[in-house]
Amino acid sequence: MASHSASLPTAQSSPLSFLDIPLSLPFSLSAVTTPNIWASIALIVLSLLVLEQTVWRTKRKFLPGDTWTIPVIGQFVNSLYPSLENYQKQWALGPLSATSVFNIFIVIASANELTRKIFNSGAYAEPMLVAAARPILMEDNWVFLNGKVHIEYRRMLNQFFTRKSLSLYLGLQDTIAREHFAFWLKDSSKEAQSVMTPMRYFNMATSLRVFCGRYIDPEQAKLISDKYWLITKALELVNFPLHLPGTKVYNAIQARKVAMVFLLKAARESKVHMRAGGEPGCFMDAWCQEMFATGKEFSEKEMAQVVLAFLFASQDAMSSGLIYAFQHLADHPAVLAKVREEQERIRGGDFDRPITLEELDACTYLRATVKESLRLKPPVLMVPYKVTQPFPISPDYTVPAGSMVVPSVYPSCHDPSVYPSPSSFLPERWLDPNGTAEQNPKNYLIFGAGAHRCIGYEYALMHIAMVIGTASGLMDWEHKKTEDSEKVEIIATIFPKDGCLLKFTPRKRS
Ligand code: HEM
Repeated sequence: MASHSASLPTAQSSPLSFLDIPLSLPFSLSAVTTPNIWASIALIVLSLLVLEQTVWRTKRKFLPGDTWTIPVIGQFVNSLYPSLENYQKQWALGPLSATSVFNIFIVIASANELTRKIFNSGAYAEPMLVAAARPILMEDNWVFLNGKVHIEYRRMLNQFFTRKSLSLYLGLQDTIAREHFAFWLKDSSKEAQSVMTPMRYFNMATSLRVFCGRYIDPEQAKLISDKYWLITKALELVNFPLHLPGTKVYNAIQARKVAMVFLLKAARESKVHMRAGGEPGCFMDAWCQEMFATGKEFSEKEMAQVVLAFLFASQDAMSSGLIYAFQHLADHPAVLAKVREEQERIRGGDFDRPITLEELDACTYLRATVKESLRLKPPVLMVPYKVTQPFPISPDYTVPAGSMVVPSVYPSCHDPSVYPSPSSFLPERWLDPNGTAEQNPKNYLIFGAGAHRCIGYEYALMHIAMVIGTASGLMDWEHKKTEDSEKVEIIATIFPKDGCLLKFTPRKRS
């Protein structure tokens, strides 16, 4: 996204001043009176360009943003290289500001109440995820439902995120975590290394075990994880509109096809296992059990698509959340010491068995640490919504139908009146029930809000807490800081620009 000057339209740049432009161009209106095809084409192009600027200025009205939009592509080039700094410049323009990419008119909200209003305005706007989501996830994926049918479908899925289900998943998560910790420790004699790829693989392996059980083996999980990177790379706010071979969206669609082969196989095997009276060992099994009990059957394709949507929504956000949790704890040894002390106490010093959900509930300091880590570096900075009908977002501005409207999570989570010293990592701010952080839950928009609020948020919080808590008991880790450690790279979600260089060693326990 571009940096923009905060200037409002002036007398010189009033909506009508573009009418002067044609007179200064190297051909005149008389050209169309002669049968000169090139002059006619030039005139048509010019008229379209003038129309484009008129539309831009009419839609933008008084919102801060570019005075003129770049013809045809708008801020496309900037959107290819998103940066937190440029987003911050955009948010600083005002509570609402405007930009455009490929003639998509975009209104960005930075104020908490406007951001919440968008999340809660199902009558006017619906999530777009990102522009490439539909071709990647397929049009008939449940995640694109809205209104009543969406609520109904979510209600059905919600029963697999209850405490009973979370307890089932916790044991699976623990097994995968220990396998991956052991793998990371094999490199303990080596220099600190970027954890981007290992953490993404760890996360994919966990998700696939939780959602698909043992129907997907570790090698298949590795293949899906590698292919999934092509999907991540296509998750830009706006993509090149044609999905031609070689484009990012085309590559992502090919990657999805590979993932779907394994997800379909898992759904098929889960149905067979549960029909034969097997015990549920993962999300798909729990779903099949419910299906057979209620007689409401879902196809294997539908089950695979739901898991695909879960992977799509979680892989980057969870990887970001985990990486920053490890980085923050390494950089704040006093916080890590408190996390460890609490873990030792609550687990009775026994790190060889999985933590239970009840024990995790009791880990007040660990949960505050996870919450603070996500606040400081919210994985999802913004969530694009599509305006379905004119949206009166403020008393004096209505976002036109067909526009994109973007609630911004980051400014709400860095509001200094709610989170004093917003750039500091202070888990303690969550320990005082009367403190501003706990008193303003409406600012904590890490998982969105409203009808489309993240369905996996409790699972996500539980997972990061379990991983960090268990890691703190079993391992030490050192963070090799570089000048890029605090800089943010945006690859769908946010990551440390240097990839977070960590060295894991076994923790000596008495
Ligand atoms: C730290 C990790 C995560 C973060 C920061 C995160 C964040 C978000 C955000 C911001 C939204 C948009 C909400 C809105 O429009 O109001 C969302 C939606 C969603 N998330 Fe997550 N998420 C995380 C993990 C997960 C996990 C583990 C799952 C797996 C189940 C998941 C599944 C979904 C789904 C399916 C949606 C769309 C829900 C709907 O449209 O009804 N997310 N998430």
